[in-house]
Amino acid sequence: MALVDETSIDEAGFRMSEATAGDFFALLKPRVMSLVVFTAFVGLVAAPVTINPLLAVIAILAIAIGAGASGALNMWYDADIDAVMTRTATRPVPSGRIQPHEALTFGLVLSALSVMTLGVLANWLAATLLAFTIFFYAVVYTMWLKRWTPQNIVIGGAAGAIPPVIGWAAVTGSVSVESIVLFLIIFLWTPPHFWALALFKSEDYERAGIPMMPNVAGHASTRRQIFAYALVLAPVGVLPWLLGYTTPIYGVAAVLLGVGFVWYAWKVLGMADDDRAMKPAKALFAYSLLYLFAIFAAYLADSVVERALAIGGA
Ligand code: HEM
Ligand SMILES: CC(C)=CCC/C(C)=C/CC/C(C)=C/COP(=O)(O)OP(=O)(O)O
Repeated sequence: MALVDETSIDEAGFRMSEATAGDFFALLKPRVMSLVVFTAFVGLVAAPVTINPLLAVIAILAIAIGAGASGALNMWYDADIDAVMTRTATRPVPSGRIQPHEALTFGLVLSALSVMTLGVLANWLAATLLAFTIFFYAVVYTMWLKRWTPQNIVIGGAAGAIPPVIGWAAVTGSVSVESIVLFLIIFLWTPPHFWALALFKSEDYERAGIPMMPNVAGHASTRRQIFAYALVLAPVGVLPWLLGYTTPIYGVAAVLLGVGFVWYAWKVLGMADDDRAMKPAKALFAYSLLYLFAIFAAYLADSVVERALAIGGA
């Protein structure tokens, strides 16, 4: 068998890579997906039902596999643009460690496995939502919106916002206003989260020819839009308390986190046009990750405490 770089040709003429397990793990975008799975977990635990622990573990595992599968499909399709961006050039497919057909097969098999597992062991509403989310990210966002419109992540962000709704549906078999409020928080959080990064990576996107907001509307307009989203996100983050879903403890945490978000976005708004270091944009990107983790952690803690008090008082 003749070796071609790090690959070999099998009988069917396909190039097979000599990728490591770590390369396949990287296809799942594990760091990003960890937060996706955490938000799904919070949706699942916050649902007002008695949860079978085994079902909960299986549901979270299925959502994690589905989320990872969508990451693999994204990396399969985006290999051409990932290859020309400094942030993504060393990913397994553009660097040649994994062949495109392997990434595609891996993504499709894991997608089917995750949806079937959730459908058979939890319910088909949750499974349909998971299938829709994978489709929305891998097809609607990746194959269509991303290369077409600067509103790509505003619309595509809906996919990243659905996981708490899936978690909730997995244990209740339904969608509720409460889970839709969690969806809204992530939906409004996504544009400032991503545009902060797109500001200091705009040369990458320029080179790849991707119409991200800073490249199309300019940095000043993107900074204003980031600030506008922050102003809407902060009060929406407090909504679960205002609607009576949580105790004031979550409410106070959400207010403080929201004020922080507006503060960091304000700093971005004030950035000079010739600011090359873009420290405020980098700080907002880092804070956005802390914000989403912390607000969902507060929601989780709140619902666990409320549940414990209800049991204690019963
Ligand atoms: C369309 C929506 C989104 C876009 C376009 C986007 C884009 C990005 C990009 C380009 C990065 C840098 C990744 C890298 O280091 O290579 C990133 C990082 C990250 N994103 Fe997002 N994101 C989106 C939604 C989300 C959602 C919904 C979550 C979780 C709920 C999330 C969580 C994260 C995390 C945890 C990181 C940091 C990863 C690390 O440590 O490197 N993102 N995002
Ligand atoms: C349950 C389930 C299926 C969840 C999927 C959640 C989801 C849609 C997450 C999106 C997160 C993300 C990394 C977007 C990156 O955009 P990009 O692909 O443009 O970023 P890149 O340049 O880093 O590839």
